[in-house]
Amino acid sequence: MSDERQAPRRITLIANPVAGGDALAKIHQAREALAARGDQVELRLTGARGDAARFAREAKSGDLDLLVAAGGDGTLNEVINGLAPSALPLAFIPLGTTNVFALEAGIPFDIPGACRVALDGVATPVSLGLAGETRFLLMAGAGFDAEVVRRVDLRLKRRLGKLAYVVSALRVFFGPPFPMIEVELDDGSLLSGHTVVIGNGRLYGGRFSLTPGASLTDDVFEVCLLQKPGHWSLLHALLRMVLHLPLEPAGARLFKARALTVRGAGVAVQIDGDDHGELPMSFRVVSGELVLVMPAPRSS
Ligand SMILES: Nc1ncnc2c1ncn2[C@@H]1O[C@H](COP(=O)(O)OP(=O)(O)OP(=O)(O)O)[C@@H](O)[C@H]1O
Repeated sequence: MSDERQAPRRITLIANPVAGGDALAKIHQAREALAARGDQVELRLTGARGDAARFAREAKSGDLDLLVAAGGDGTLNEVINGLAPSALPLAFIPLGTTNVFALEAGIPFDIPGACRVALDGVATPVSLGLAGETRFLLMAGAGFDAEVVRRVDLRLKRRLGKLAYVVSALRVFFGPPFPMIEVELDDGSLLSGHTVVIGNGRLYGGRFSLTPGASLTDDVFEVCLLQKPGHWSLLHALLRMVLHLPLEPAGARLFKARALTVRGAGVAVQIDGDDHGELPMSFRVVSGELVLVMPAPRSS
């Protein structure tokens, strides 16, 4: 946001000191960078799951000009769930393991760069997804990908970062076959498959994209449903994803939807890369509930 006023802005920085392994030094660097122009910065460090959402709820009822979340996509998701619906602009400093939102939005991975975007970026209304009653920004998934998230060893994640997901993916891949799930669209039509990714944003698991037609600024999901059962089809789809090729030849169906219900007993659900229980669950897009600070478009 461009700062045309003389008065110092009131900023709260909610930060996860264990994001990406150890982020404390970077958090203090961010606090200094955010305060460098004389703005008032209050730092709130999370101590456990749930703190970020609580701090965001408290910040919302205060008299702030800007809220900044620093951590991984999990911390961002918590802050959004504490904050929305709100018109208070939310900026983000990526310190996590994968940082899909920062990749999607083009937020720099260095602290000075991310803080510049937080202070000078463009306040942009975005849409959110609802998974049951919980909001998500990037994506929700059920089936193979959510089972990988559910089974990831968190201690291994602290040590190995993204590689912990590869270890989990191999375990799930060589485990029992995945049950089929049923997707009901809002016109009542039914589709079946074994894994579904509901994209509010374009990117997935890094720079990969299962929902290339999704955008954070429109009010519709793009949905990728892997329909063809069997390990070879799944391997085919994963290879095409890694090679940035369209997934339809591997038995995927892509479509747009504003609301859908997914059923499948015991099948895992993830939102924004974190475990979120099991099916059945309803998903829908909501708009007008969140304003994110994005990098200013480059003038050509
Ligand atoms: N002090 C803390 N100790 C342990 N866990 C925490 C702490 N603060 C936050 N958490 C929880 O850790 C989880 C993951 O954090 P976060 O998303 O910031 O980083 P990450 O897991 O390294 O990155 P990513 O989400 O990109 O995988 C969040 O769900 C959050 O609730």
